Amino acid sequence: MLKVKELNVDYFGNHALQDIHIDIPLGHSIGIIGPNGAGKSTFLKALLGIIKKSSGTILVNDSPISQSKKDIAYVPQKSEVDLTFPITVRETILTGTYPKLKLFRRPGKMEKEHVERCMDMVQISDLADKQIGNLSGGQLQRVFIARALAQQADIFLLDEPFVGIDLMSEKIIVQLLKKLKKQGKTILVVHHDLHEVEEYFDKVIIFNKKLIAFGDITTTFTTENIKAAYGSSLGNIQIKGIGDNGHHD
Ligand SMILES: Nc1ncnc2c1ncn2[C@@H]1O[C@H](COP(=O)(O)OP(=O)(O)OP(=O)(O)O)[C@@H](O)[C@H]1O
Repeated sequence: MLKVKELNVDYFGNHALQDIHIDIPLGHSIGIIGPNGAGKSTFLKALLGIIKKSSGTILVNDSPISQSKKDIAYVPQKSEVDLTFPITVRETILTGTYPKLKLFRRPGKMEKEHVERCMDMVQISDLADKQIGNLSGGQLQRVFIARALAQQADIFLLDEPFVGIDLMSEKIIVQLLKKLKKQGKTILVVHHDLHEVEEYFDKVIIFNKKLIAFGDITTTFTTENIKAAYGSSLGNIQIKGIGDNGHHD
């Protein structure tokens, strides 16, 4: 279980997340949705411990999440990565193996072979020697996913992985996430396109600074909850598979 208790995050006195209390069972694929500025990225960063919480406790199987750092892989938004850094695809993915290396060890044959397998899983082996600045959006996202795979993590946190990528890359990533879930991994994905939520995830977290709802897609991804989070910013959008009564068609 991933337990988040009384989580508050403020940026210069402005609440980004308020009193979040949520118990997330492990082994699920979970979409995190909410309007712009709802605190979705902040939530992932709080889990990772890369931003300062105002208050709160985050536990993985009843131990502080800081003890599970090596087992948590993070795929940031593309805008947060310095693409001018001179590094190839293969080298980037190899850095995914670093958290689990013993002290003062360099990646060896085993890690290097694993990197080749990770590239193969997202079909980027032919790009291995390219600089990361020379890739398309979809190729780049597959590199980040391969880097996360290289870490052999149990929990995957992905921030908007489908933004600005081609259809083929999206399909490859979706299939891979489904496979990881079948292997018992926990996957949390910040996602902004409401139409794909039902297809991609089995649970959903709906935020708007506060937690609006969390649970199975069938009971939680309802018009009522979505309207509670998005308010008028939702406009007249129709959610596929969900009727006006807030229940699935
Ligand atoms: N480093 C920061 N400094 C100050 N304010 C920040 C910082 N990062 C985020 N915020 C603010 O905190 C709030 C939540 O931001 P966050 O990026 O977590 O939202 P989000 O739901 O991921 O939004 P989006 O869908 O637009 O990416 C927003 O009001 C944002 O402007």
